[in-house]
Amino acid sequence: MQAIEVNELHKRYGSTVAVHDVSLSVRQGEIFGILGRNGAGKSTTVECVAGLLRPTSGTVRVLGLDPHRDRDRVRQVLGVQLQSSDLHNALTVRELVRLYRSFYGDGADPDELIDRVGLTSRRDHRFENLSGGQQQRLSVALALVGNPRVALLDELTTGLDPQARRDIWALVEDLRSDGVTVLLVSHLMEEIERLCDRIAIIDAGRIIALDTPAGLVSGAGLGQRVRFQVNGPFDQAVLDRLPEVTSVRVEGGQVTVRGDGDLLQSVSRALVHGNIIATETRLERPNLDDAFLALTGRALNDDATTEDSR
Ligand SMILES: Nc1ncnc2c1ncn2[C@@H]1O[C@H](COP(=O)(O)OP(=O)(O)OP(=O)(O)O)[C@@H](O)[C@H]1O
Repeated sequence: MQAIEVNELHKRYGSTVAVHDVSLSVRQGEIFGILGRNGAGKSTTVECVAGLLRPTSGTVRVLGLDPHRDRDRVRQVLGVQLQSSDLHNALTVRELVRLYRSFYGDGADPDELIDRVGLTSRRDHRFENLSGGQQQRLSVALALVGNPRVALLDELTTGLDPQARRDIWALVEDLRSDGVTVLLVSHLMEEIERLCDRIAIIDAGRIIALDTPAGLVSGAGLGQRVRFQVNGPFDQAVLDRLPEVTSVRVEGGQVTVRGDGDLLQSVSRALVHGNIIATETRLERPNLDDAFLALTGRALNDDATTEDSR
């Protein structure tokens, strides 16, 4: 049985179609990422999985259960951390964690969990007096307080400083060791790349690619790049004829060669052969940022254009 099964999910808000026929399945114990720009449909998808929104059409199953029909059973196995948590301002961190703990038959020790998310010194502070980052950590703790088998984490490190972000990532890695399935929504490439076993890239409400991080990069067919500097005239025909080379660009003294296979070795040999002195030679392999750009036509954080197109 899959941990999460989404089949032809479609969600419309009036005339806006937020999610178009999204299908994905998340294996048990996997950390699965949904990556996309603002407004791509990530939160809508997750809120349908959580049972907080009703799909316009399509089906969702969490450990074989329907989030609406089997609401009570789903609540016992699912932990949800959403982008904007509306919590009771006057309650302290400890009171909130204890309150949420009381919703579950089984669960974490509240003080241990507070410690794990780094809020021990803020234990007796009211929610309204926490910083944005501390509220964020608390929302992660509340998602995990019932020791869920499946956790949905939406933009879990937004607003955190780099150290706090790394601490939360370590917490997610602990979840993996405990066999918890995680569906992680993010628009932070580093977060997704570090944590996820597989990723769905969602763009304008559709999944446009779904694979492991390495599979997405190789599937984008970007090849490799060798760059170097030359002083003086340079005959690019020396490189154009190599079977590994697909293109050569010369701009001033900077040469960029694209290709595949043993590109670096082949280029280096040809340069030596042609008595060409190259300096600052480096091989650049494409990363997930390059793959995202190639697949969607825009960089991940290119949000201005996304806002305009809504
Ligand atoms: N309640 C709503 N009513 C109308 N439109 C909505 C509503 N919620 C979301 N949308 C629209 O649906 C689309 C998808 O929104 P969604 O929040 O799922 O995107 P997202 O990828 O999670 O974005 P972000 O990273 O900004 O949270 C957007 O165009 C958004 O404006």
